[in-house]
Amino acid sequence: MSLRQNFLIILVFFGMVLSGLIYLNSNQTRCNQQIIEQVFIEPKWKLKNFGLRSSPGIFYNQPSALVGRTDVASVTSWLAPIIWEGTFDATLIDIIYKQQNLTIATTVFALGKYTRFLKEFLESAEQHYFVGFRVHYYLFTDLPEEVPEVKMGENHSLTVRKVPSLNRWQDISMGRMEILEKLTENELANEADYIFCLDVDTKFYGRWGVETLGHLVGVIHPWFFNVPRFIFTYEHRRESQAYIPAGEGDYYYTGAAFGGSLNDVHKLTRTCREQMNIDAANSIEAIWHEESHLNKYLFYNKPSKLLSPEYLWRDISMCVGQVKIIRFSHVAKNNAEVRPNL
Ligand SMILES: CC(=O)N[C@H]1[C@@H](OP(=O)(O)OP(=O)(O)OC[C@H]2O[C@@H](n3ccc(=O)[nH]c3=O)[C@H](O)[C@@H]2O)O[C@H](CO)[C@H](O)[C@@H]1O
Ligand SMILES: [Mn+2]
Repeated sequence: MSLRQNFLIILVFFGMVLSGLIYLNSNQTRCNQQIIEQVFIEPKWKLKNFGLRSSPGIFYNQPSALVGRTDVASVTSWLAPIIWEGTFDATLIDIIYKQQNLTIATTVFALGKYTRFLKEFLESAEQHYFVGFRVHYYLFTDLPEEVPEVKMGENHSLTVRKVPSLNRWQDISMGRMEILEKLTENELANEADYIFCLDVDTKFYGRWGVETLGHLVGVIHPWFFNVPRFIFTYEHRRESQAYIPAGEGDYYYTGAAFGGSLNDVHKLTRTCREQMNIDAANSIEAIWHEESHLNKYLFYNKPSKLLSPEYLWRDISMCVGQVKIIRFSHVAKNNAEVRPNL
């Protein structure tokens, strides 16, 4: 082998070693970058997980593995609890959740003549809704001057936000999704742990407390808890994004009350808003507006907790055997008189 050949072989060898080192080094840099990214990404939503801690010296009835409600289902087929009177111990559950120092944001919209419902809604909420826990109501209205003075209980506060008036009640009802999407993404992300979004033409008559908290919470509609699913008023036109095929579906959920963690409610409201925008671009409006989109969402994203119709009844004057206590109910209203359009 000539000197020149030897030199070439040595050169090729060094070349290989050098490119190997460069490859390793670039790979290491990539790994480092990944690790750095992981370390610096901040969780966007408040995530508390204290478990369900109890305290010594609390006395309550023995929980039973055998005895419970037999006239209603208290768990879904995907193992989410369905909350009825008799399925929880209010004293125990309050003690457990007291330790978590929670804030529950609650939104309510009152535009146009619906401001007349505010007084009873807020006054009754102050008697029954998360009493003893931190609650921050966000009230959206086009008429802030008509918001009544209601004395807030300890750790309860109210923020009023002005929103533009709209001519169609359907747009007011559907428009809530976009406002909630923004609220849950921006300012509330680090302020509250859970959120509930409630209709205003309602009144509280009984306890609504921490038994309702969960990642994604749907309320079974008071007209449809005891009927086969072909009766559910889902959107059945394929052209709408809210479409659910005939013969499918779990429960029919009300649009008048839903909630969960900030993260989950943000995803829900964002999806419903996006789907409603697509429908609008295709000149179609789902049969029950955002309620149809909510039902589609909760069909494919199963709620982690369901509230029985005790948590949204039709009208206090009607009764049904399984509903042992009416906690929250729609009030009777004359739609033609209160809505801006038919
Ligand atoms: C029992 C139930 O499931 N109720 C739902 C149902 O009828 P509802 O008859 O309960 O609808 P609604 O008239 O109460 O409107 C929904 C909400 O929009 C707000 N609003 C509406 C009109 C107005 O002029 N000003 C105003 O502030 C207000 O917060 C009201 O509670 O269908 C609606 C959409 O189709 C919503 O899904 C409701 O939650
Ligand atoms: Mn309503």
